[in-house]
Amino acid sequence: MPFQSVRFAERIFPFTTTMAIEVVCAFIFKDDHIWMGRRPDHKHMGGKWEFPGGKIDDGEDAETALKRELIEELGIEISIREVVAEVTHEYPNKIIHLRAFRVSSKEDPKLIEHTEGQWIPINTSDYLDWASADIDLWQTFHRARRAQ
Ligand SMILES: Nc1nc2c([nH]c(=O)n2[C@@H]2O[C@H](COP(=O)(O)OP(=O)(O)OP(=O)(O)O)[C@@H](O)[C@H]2O)c(=O)[nH]1
Repeated sequence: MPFQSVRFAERIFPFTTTMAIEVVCAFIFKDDHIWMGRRPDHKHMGGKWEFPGGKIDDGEDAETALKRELIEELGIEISIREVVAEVTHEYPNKIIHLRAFRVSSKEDPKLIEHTEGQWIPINTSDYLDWASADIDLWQTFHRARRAQ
């Protein structure tokens, strides 16, 4: 099914479509730490910690979507490096395909949409209150690092 039709199906049948929603997020590193934000309460996974990013809009590519989301959410311009991990994760009402890019920025993230932000140690395994897809993503990222 073409990508645009997938997004159409998602709007018409939000709870029944089994197509994965394409989501991109950023791993922003600083001194062996990585930035995470707490999602607003009213959104899916409200109050959970996530990597900043969002859905790819119709007609966008992944990099354009990620740059747009980080300006909207953190008020920063980024340079995008490589994909560092990706997972397909099934929530009770949706399936997402979540792709993480290593990014860099000269600016510090600002709290525009997130209710809190923190730099977490890169080796953390303390997943309290993380969105569950992010736990998968983080473990996938670390498995790949160990295999290098
Ligand atoms: N941005 C982001 N979304 C994530 C992560 N982990 C995760 O499960 N998600 C889920 O991916 C979906 C898309 O994220 P989003 O709500 O931030 O996307 P968006 O800004 O485009 O949404 P909106 O246009 O509905 O406001 C949500 O269901 C969210 O719960 C993550 O680390 N970052």
